[in-house]
Amino acid sequence: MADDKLDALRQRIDAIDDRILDLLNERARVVIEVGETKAGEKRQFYVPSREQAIYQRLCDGNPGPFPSEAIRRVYREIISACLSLEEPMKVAFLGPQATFTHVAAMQQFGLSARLVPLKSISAVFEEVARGRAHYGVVPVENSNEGIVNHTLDMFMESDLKVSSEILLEISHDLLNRSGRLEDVRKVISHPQALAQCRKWLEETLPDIPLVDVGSTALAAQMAAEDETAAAIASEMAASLYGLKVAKQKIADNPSNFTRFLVVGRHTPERSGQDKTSIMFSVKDQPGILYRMLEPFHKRQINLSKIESRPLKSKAWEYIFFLDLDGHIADDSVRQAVEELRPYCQFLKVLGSYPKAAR
Ligand SMILES: C=C(O[C@@H]1C=C(C(=O)O)C=C[C@H]1O)C(=O)O
Repeated sequence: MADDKLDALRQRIDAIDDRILDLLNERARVVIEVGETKAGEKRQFYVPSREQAIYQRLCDGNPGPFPSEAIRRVYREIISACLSLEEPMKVAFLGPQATFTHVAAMQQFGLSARLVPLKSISAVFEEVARGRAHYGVVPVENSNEGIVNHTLDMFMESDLKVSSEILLEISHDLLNRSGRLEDVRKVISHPQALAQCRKWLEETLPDIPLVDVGSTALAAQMAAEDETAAAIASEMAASLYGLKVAKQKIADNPSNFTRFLVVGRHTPERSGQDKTSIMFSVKDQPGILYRMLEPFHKRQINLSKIESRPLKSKAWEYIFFLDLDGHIADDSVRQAVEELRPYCQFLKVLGSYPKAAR
C-alpha cells in the first residue's frame, strides 16, 4: 500500500519536473531574444542589477516551503546557463583554482561561466582590459585584515570599471587526507589564513610547525601529497584536491567576510540599490578633508568607506578611495562629485554597481 502511495507521489513529481523543464526552455528562448535585442542596440548582455532584482523579487514573494536561501543558488545557475546560450561568459579571477576568489566568482557567475585562474591581480586587470575576458574578480578587503592594497593600486593605472561587488563569508577549514586531527604534523596555509586561526592552532595543535605558502589552494595541493600535512583552505579546495575536513571553521573570529570586486569595461545600469566608488587626490590646503566630504554631507549621501593610499609618484601625498550610496546617474551623486572636482588634482569614478546583499 505504502509503495502505491510512493509511486503516485513520484508520478506527481515527474509531472511537475516536466513542467519546470518546459518553463526553463521557454525562459531560455526569451533570454535569447533579449540577447538579440541588446545586440541590435549594442547594450551589455550581462546586467548584474537585473539579476539582483530577480533574486530579490523572488525571495521577497516566496510563500515557502521552498527555502528562500536556496532560491538564489538555483536562480544563479538558471541565469548562468541562460547567459551561456547567448554568449559564453569568460571570467578571469585571482587563482589558483579553489581560492576564496574562485568561490566568490562561482557565487556570482554560476557554473556555466568559463572561469580562468590567473597568477596576479594585475594579470586579471590586463586580461579584461585587453578584451580576453569579459570580467575579472579580485579581492578588495577583508573584515579582519583590511584592504587589499594591490587591488586599489591597480585602479590608479587602469581604466576598468567596477561592475559589481561580491560579499563572501570566509570559512577557514582544516583539511587533510584522513580527516583526523591526530594525523596532523604540520599546518600549511597562506600567512593571512594562519594569522586568522592563530589562537585555535595554539590551543588545539601546540608545537606543530606552521608553513607559509602563496595561497590557500597551494596549501591544499601540498596537503594532498603529504599525509602528515594539513592545509587551512576553503571547503571547495577539499573537494578539488580529494581532502577531508578535519575541522570546520577554525578562524578565531567567526565573523569573517571578504569583499570582492568584479571589474569590467562598462558601468552597469542603475538598479535603485547602488553604490559608487570614486578615487581622487586633493590639493594640499587647510580644511581640505572637511571640504572634500561636505558635498556628500550636504546632500545626505551616505559614505560607506574611505581609504587613503600614498601616491607613489610624490612622497606624502595621498589618494583617497570613497564608496558612497547611489548611482553616478543620480542627480545628487553626480552633483556632489562635480562639486568635489575643483578641490582635486585628479578624480576618477571607478564605477556604480548594485550593492551586494548583506
Ligand atoms: C535576460 C537578460 O540578460 C541577462 C540574463 C538575465 C536572466 O537570465 O534573467 C538577467 C540579466 C542579464 O544578465 C536581461 O537583461 O533581462
